[in-house]
Amino acid sequence: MTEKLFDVVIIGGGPVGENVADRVVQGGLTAAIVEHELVGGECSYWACMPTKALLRDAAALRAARALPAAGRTVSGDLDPTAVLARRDRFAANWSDTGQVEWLNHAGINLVRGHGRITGTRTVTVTQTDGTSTTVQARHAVVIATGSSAFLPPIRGLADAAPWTSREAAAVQKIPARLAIIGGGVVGSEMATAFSALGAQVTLVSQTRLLPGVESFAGEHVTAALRAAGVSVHLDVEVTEVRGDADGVQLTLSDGATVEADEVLVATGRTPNTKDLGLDHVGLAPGDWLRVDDTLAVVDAAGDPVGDGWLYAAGDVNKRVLLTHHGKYQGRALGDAIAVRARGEQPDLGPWGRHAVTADVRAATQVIFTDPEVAAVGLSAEASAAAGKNVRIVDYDLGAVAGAALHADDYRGQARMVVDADRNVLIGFTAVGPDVAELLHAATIAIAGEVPLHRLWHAVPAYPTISEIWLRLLETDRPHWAS
Ligand SMILES: Cc1cc2nc3c(=O)[nH]c(=O)nc-3n(C[C@H](O)[C@H](O)[C@H](O)COP(=O)(O)OP(=O)(O)OC[C@H]3O[C@@H](n4cnc5c(N)ncnc54)[C@H](O)[C@@H]3O)c2cc1C
Ligand SMILES: NC(=O)c1ccc[n+]([C@@H]2O[C@H](COP(=O)([O-])OP(=O)(O)OC[C@H]3O[C@@H](n4cnc5c(N)ncnc54)[C@H](O)[C@@H]3O)[C@@H](O)[C@H]2O)c1
Repeated sequence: MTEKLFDVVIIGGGPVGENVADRVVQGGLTAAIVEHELVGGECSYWACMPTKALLRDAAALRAARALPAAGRTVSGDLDPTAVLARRDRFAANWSDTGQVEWLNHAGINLVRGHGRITGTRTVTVTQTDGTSTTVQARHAVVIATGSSAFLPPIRGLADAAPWTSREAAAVQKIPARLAIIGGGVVGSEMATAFSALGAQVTLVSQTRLLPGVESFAGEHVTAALRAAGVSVHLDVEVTEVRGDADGVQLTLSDGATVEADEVLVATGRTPNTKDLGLDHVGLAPGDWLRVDDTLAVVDAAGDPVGDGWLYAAGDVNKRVLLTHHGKYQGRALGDAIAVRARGEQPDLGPWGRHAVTADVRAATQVIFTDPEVAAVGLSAEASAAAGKNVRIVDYDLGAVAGAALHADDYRGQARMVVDADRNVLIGFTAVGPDVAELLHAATIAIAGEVPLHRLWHAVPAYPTISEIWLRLLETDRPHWAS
């Protein structure tokens, strides 16, 4: 068995592991990434990039069709072959050559194989030929192994060869009929994409659509999916799935049945911790990893494992299951590990240089459905659950001149959630065509804790959709203008 020694060992070479490694190397340490599949992880090959490539052509087509003259110049349907070919490029044809070159360039070592913790600061990596390498860390081991699709225990489902998000993202032939179980982010985005690519889509959700964001956002997306011909069943469970050579049949709790060629399961994620050697550090295999504010892995009592040498970042710690937040954790953690290795203390106070405050106070997400949803910070529901004293300010996006100009019959809504005690923004959600780029203004206002009376001086250009800020602030002005 070969033995290797590095300052930091990272298990998992997804976007988060790459960022941790990059920052510790920039901090003057040596780092090794252990990866058993493709360097770049889920996001690059089966999640963010390929799914957004599946959605993008349809979004451009809708934008053109929302204008009378431009709409007349586009005719016919999307060519799925061309869409899939562009998707292939964005998935780098499922080759990690480019990402491995980046690791080399960044001075990061790669150890291919499956990593398991086998002792204090020790990871054993097993290669496909059965040989193994022991990789020892001087300072820290970081778990960045991500998550996989969760398959709910629905009768018959596992035997019906269901698709997960991986099969949907890497699809080679658009099925004539697609059934989707789950009305969260994956279910809603894939219903948008496959419907636009010509499939007859049926979506079954046990809740309202997009339960993680403001309810008005899910209502706009539900209406648009139905208008596009998607059959949307809300507040209904799938009780049984049967598969045979002709396709699949779903039985629903309201007695209805759904026939399809393929069934996509989009019911959340499960952590990649089953075969990670967690028993060597007294943790249960298969569980999400609990971390403290420094991203150190903690046990059931909340105490760091060992003397605090084990960290977890990205999906696997369940803080925010999004690439950009995992990468943010990776940057903060990588810098903190380098600072500690120099014998200094990291800056971990709220909004400190090594803290991940935005995970809790300013988590951002764009959902690339038709229409788009952009959200940051707390929703009205979440702020009520947290016992905050808030004001909820709503405005019809379609009534903003820039939006009306952007597309005929523009429909959308925006909401700001204001901390009524401090008169600062703590949440923002918008739904409507092309709202994604509105989000960063809200994110800056929340992270900067900009008082509303000062935000009022950020004058949005006329006639842009950003004038929603003028409208929201003017609506709320009686509460803070003296
Ligand atoms: C369909 C879909 C679409 C998405 N779209 C978006 C989006 O648009 N924007 C967004 O921000 N987020 C999106 N996400 C979420 C995003 O994909 C994840 O948040 C992100 O991939 C998490 O990164 P990670 O590095 O923590 O984990 P991963 O990307 O899962 O990477 C973990 C890596 O660890 C490796 N690994 C696991 N166990 C071991 C082991 N024992 N030994 C060695 N290697 C191991 C895996 O092979 C993998 O390469 C989407 C998710 C899905 C499912
Ligand atoms: N644009 C983006 O940022 C983007 C896109 C896709 C995925 N993601 C991330 O990937 C992760 C996974 O997405 P997801 O959509 O799988 O999870 P999710 O948590 O967004 O939604 C899962 C849905 O499945 C439902 N569900 C759970 N068990 C069920 C059952 N037995 N039967 C029917 N429905 C059931 C839940 O009620 C929920 O609505 C999310 O955290 C998401 O943020 C992000």
